Amino acid sequence: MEAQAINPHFPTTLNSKNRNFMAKITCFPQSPTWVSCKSHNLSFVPEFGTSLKKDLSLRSSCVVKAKVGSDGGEELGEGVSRKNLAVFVSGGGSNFRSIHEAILDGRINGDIVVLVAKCGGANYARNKGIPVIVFPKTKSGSEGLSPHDLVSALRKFKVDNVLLAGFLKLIPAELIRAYPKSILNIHPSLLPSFGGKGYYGMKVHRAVIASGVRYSGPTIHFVDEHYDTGRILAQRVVPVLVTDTAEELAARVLQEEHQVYVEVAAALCEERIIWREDGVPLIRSKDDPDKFS
Ligand SMILES: Nc1nc2c(c(=O)[nH]1)N[C@@H](CN(C=O)c1ccc(C(=O)N[C@@H](CCC(=O)O)C(=O)O)cc1)CN2
Ligand SMILES: NCC(=O)N[C@@H]1O[C@H](COP(=O)([O-])[O-])[C@@H](O)[C@H]1O
Repeated sequence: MEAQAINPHFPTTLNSKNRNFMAKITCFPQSPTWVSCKSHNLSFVPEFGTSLKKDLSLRSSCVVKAKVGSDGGEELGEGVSRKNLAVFVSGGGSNFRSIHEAILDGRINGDIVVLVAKCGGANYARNKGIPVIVFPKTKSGSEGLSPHDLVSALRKFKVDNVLLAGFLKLIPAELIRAYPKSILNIHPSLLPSFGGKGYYGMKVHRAVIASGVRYSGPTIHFVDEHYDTGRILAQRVVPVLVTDTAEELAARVLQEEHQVYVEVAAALCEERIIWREDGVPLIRSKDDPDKFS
């Protein structure tokens, strides 16, 4: 049975941001069905919004998600705005590039509005027209922003979330206060093991191999004032082979990093991250709103 549309609200104009619209309908079928709308060249996937309260009761109404036109517009939840992201890098920036590529092909509902780099490099960003700012100040002091100026700059770019991707300096408390529960970092080991000051890059993988552990993998966590002690949001596991060099392990972990950071960035930009009552952050499944990981 097709869902019945009630008081659908179609925006009269679709601007570059508002490539989606929401129409509240009362879905009769208990399982989502496809609803099409030829007049607006739309295809619907009615979903039941769920509350996260104990009883996980379904709201009486459901929200129709629609992809408008053929420009690959994102499917958004009710009232989810497109997110402005700042990415912080120090090194090669492969995680930055994989996130940007996922944005370009429509898998992340956000935009990288500024790249923050430890040094001026960042040629990829410049080639893609992404503004680059240097933080922290360089030793000579000739380049780079102070923490206060960095926060001001991120506000000017209307940044919603910060993603650290191989950034090797301590994020100042000033920035953490300005962006509570909004800064993520990716670390190349299964935290809390092999994390903290001194644990970065190949040093991490060398320590992992020397320890004899049989598994490693990336961790994505929220950033607090200390290195690698923030709330863990996501992890992926890879085997540590007895013959592994640090470089071979690093390459295996990095491959997983590129996938998991894109998945987490997508969840972040679709507002599918929720906080359990004990303070543990969870990611709500895109396909089943009653499933979390
Ligand atoms: N406030 C926070 N800042 C940062 C965090 C964090 O969790 N909280 N994560 C790091 C990234 N990181 C691990 O994931 C990390 C990076 C660097 C170091 C480290 O020991 N750095 C050296 C300096 C290295 C250099 O300048 O080349 C040091 O501080 O002595 C540890 C962990 C990003 N920032
Ligand atoms: N403790 C921080 C740390 O070691 N981060 C690690 O630096 C590499 C950066 O790669 P990339 O610049 O190619 O994304 C990644 O492996 C990341 O996990």
